[in-house]
Amino acid sequence: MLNFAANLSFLFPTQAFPDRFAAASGVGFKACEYLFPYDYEPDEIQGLLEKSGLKQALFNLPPGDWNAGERGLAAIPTRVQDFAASVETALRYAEATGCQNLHIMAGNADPQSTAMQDTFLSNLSHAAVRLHDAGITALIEPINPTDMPGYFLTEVDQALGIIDAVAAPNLKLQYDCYHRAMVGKDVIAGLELAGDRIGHIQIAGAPGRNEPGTGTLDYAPIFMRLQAMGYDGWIGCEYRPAGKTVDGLNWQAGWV
Ligand SMILES: O=C(O)C(=O)[C@@H](O)CO
Ligand SMILES: [Mg+2]
Repeated sequence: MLNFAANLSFLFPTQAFPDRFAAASGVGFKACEYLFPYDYEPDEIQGLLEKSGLKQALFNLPPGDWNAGERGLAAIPTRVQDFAASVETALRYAEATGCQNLHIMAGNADPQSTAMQDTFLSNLSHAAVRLHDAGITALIEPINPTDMPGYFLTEVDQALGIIDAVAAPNLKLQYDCYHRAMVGKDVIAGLELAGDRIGHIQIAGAPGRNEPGTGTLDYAPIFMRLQAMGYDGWIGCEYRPAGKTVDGLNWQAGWV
């Protein structure tokens, strides 16, 4: 059995964000994730979770000024104080919602720059220590450069090197199968390489980022491999429904 979480930033796009919680639970999801909760107070989000019966699987730290193009702060040398503040903000929301996974976005930065690498390592160490006492896992995610040009972290090997260098027990990989496929790498080989350093998984069809199984990426062997690995964490459904969200959920048959 696999545990799928509805990504409410992507699914049910025609509904207002607060209504998406009930919509997801109404079609059988037990948990949700989304990019950012920060337009709402922590207790409002907690109320939506309680009312819908969903668990909170994951969300991201505040990313800086998203509309101005920022995509996280963790590798940006001039934003160290802002990064530390973003950890505290996310912690407040995570504690209110019982969320045990937080995605830390690196930002748009040159992966060859020593200053940016050092900043990323020291910010991740700081965040991991700060989140550890609350029982929260910090996650980093390679994102493909077609969807997010200029983003610091693009490859699974690069992320694993960083996780090993920081060596914090609660720093793990957010393995997004879609991004792995979009950089032309084998998804199952990446799962095997990362092994128990994986803390969270996300899925979408590739290359269109629609329902799993659309496009060229076959999810049956990926799901079988996850079952064989004994992966029992959340799998975030981070895809853009091709039509109505409910009409496209049949890919789950046999896996839940
Ligand atoms: O885009 C993705 O993939 C994510 O998981 C987001 O959290 C980052 O934009
Ligand atoms: Mg993702």
